[in-house]
Amino acid sequence: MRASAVSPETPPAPTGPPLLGLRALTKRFTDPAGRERTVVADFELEVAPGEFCVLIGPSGCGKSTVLSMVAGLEQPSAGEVLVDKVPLAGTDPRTGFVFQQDAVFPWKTVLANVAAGPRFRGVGRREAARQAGDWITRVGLEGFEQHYPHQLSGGMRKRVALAQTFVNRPGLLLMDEPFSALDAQTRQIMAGELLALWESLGASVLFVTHDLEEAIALADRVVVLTARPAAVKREFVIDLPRPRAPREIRFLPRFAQLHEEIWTALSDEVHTAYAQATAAG
Ligand SMILES: Nc1ncnc2c1ncn2[C@@H]1O[C@H](COP(=O)(O)OP(=O)(O)OP(=O)(O)O)[C@@H](O)[C@H]1O
Repeated sequence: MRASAVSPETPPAPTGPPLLGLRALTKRFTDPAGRERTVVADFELEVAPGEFCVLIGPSGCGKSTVLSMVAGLEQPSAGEVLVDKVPLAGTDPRTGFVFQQDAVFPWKTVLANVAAGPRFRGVGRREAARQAGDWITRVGLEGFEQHYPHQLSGGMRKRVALAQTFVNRPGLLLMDEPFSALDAQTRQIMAGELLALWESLGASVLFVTHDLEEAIALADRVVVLTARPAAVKREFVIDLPRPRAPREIRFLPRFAQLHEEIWTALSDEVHTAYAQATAAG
């Protein structure tokens, strides 16, 4: 029989959600006055395969900068990002993103928007449309395939963004305040829908927010960051049962307890960040 084309040295194709490691991750920027400012300092974090990890920190502390480095969109000044123990170089095809701003193409229909990822990866038109149709149904947008983004509500556009990301079956999902532009009720509904999708698909998640209730409702672990420069201050394991309904879980006594514990750690940093902003202004 013919020997396999894969040599023993060839690493096996990655399967399942990856282990994410951030090692002494540091980012410095030069401000308009030419001064160098450290925005992220010696950031250390490990996200287990399939874990839902939420970063919370005060406004302007450097959360988005951490996520941009994990996405491979921003180069670290020092330290490294490891995906399954391999240093990240550029963007990783296993990574999916959902950001605050809608990333939908306004000139494409819902179907074409969701099919864009598979098409880009070389999937044939018919198969891409089938996969897209499947995810459009899963996010509750059946019947809206031929609509354009401007014909949808903010929550519906967010569902398109989720379908657009999940259709690529990302092993690592990076989310930067994805629901912050939505009203409070839609936000809770979307959080529940995100959890259901994640629970059915499995992915390692790094989710950034400054909303503590959202953080606790979603996470396996909440990581509190310091005011700028961002570093890990404390971590809290969220031992609430799954599957979770974010709208209902808030009424559990354990939720209130966790909220108080985490807020105690977070509030000092919020005050420091406020003082920084006032001094800068
Ligand atoms: N490309 C850049 N050049 C210079 N400074 C930058 C750049 N990107 C971010 N910064 C600065 O880094 C700091 C952290 O920004 P970042 O967006 O990471 O914070 P954040 O915690 O995500 O904020 P928010 O919660 O308000 O979204 C800010 O002071 C910002 O002005």
